[in-house]
Amino acid sequence: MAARVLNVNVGVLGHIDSGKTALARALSTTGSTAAFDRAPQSRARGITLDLGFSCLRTALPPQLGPGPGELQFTLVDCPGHASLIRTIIGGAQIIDLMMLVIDVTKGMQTQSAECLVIGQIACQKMVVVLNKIDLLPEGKRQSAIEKMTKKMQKTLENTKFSGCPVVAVAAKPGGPEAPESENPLGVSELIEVLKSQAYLPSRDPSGHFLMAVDHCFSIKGQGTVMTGTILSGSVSLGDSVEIPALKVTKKVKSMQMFHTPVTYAMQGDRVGVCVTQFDPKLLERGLICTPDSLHTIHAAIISLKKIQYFRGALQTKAKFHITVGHETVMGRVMFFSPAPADFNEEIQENVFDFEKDYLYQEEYLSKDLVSSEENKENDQAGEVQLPKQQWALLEFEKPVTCPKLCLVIGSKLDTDIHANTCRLAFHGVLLQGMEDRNYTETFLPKLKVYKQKHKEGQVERVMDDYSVIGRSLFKKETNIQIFVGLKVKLSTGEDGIIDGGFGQSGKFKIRIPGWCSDSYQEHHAEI
Ligand SMILES: Nc1nc2c(ncn2[C@@H]2O[C@H](COP(=O)(O)OP(=O)(O)OP(=O)(O)O)[C@@H](O)[C@H]2O)c(=O)[nH]1
Ligand SMILES: [Mg+2]
Repeated sequence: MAARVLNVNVGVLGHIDSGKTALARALSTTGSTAAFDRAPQSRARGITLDLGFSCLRTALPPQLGPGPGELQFTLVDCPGHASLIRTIIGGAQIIDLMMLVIDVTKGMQTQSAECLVIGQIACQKMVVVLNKIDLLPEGKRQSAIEKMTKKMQKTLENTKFSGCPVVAVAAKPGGPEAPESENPLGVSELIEVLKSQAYLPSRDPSGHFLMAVDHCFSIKGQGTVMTGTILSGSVSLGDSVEIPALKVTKKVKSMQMFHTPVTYAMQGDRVGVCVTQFDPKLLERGLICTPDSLHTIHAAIISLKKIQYFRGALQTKAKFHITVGHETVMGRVMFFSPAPADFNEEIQENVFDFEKDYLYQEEYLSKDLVSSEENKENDQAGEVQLPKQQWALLEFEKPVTCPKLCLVIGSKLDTDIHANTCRLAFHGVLLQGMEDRNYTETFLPKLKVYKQKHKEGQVERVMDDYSVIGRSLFKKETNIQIFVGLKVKLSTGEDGIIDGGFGQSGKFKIRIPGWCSDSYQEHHAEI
């Protein structure tokens, strides 16, 4: 029986120049065509511009079940440059475990923080790698490493990566001038730590085939090869796959995994799929899938959470860069929350209930909004509470093709990249896409989002022990029936309910359960 190869995708993320590519090269036994900054533009600019893939094979560690078998780490070397964050987000969605590479002489830098945020959103486990330890003077090296290790653990203590391993290495001692023969430091320890962190990712071959293509090239006489990572489902020789960006469907002629021919591949695998010839320049990167399994949408409803490091406000009607699946487009947002009565409702994962009423919000409700001045007294009175779940309507400037229930990240990427601030604003899950370009007529009427209006009227007189008559809240021609059941608050603190109209001049009846009219004085009712 061929030895089992378990593939674990390891992301290499970090600030620009922290040594990600040098580390990927020092760890790898095989590099793919796009690895190690081989692309001419990368060479010219001396930075990584696109995802680089390479792999390292090692013996299966005991926690991953009985042998025989091998563990394959597919290293996904991400760019570090601030302007390439869309590529970093795309890379982070295909990894099971991430290495956050830190230049030990600099510590956390702006993009280190953004990579940490992306990691918290997109993957389960992390190893911090303190690189360039050769730049620390020998005598102080150990104490400097311990100091930076403590600093990193402090940074991570309130994140899901709290307590994760921190490993000190020098991926390329002596830097660019050093000879290739110079041995890296700490790499074998790092491999042992990666093996200890490796876990059986939940691979599920069922469902639609979906693959994130990161590289595309032609082979004369064979066809066009698309290399990438399978995000869901599986693919076999002879299957038809759709390339939505080109609106074509092609047959799979052959497949390879790291230069080894295969007939089948499934979620989590990195694979090269060869189909009949098409111009590879038409598809630098993108998605391929089971025919008709993706949708192209003009708007969407998402559930979302604000990213705590984002300093700006999340204002309704504001524009954000919206990364949906693997595409980033501009979009306008409208935030809304549960109606007050549902504020405490449990979170419903991955579903949106169109039967419910929702409350329009000028701004995403967050702690910093609550602690702003005008809410201070309410907050102290413990009156202000935040709902467990909030949503947003996203309206895209151009349609996006994406899977259902995919990850969504909202960012302010036009923020000055030299400002030391997190540009990632919110993240969430796409719950409902709108494929019809006329969604405003055909779809939005189903969405019951109401603006809370505040109006004041007068209590005119008592009717009996449980009801009073109100006035100056409605015009005489208003159909008061539509307000029956709404609550009113008397200035004396009682809660009343509108019971219906009274006479023809816009007056109305308020029922006050459990009220006794002798406390009645001249008051007013606020709705
Ligand atoms: N002294 C020293 N220099 C290193 C080490 N690792 C990388 N470098 C140097 O740091 C510079 C950046 O290395 P890269 O591996 O390209 O860094 P990167 O994080 O991939 O950079 P981007 O992909 O552009 O974000 C190069 O000049 C490397 O030679 C190290 O361990 N020690
Ligand atoms: Mg690089």
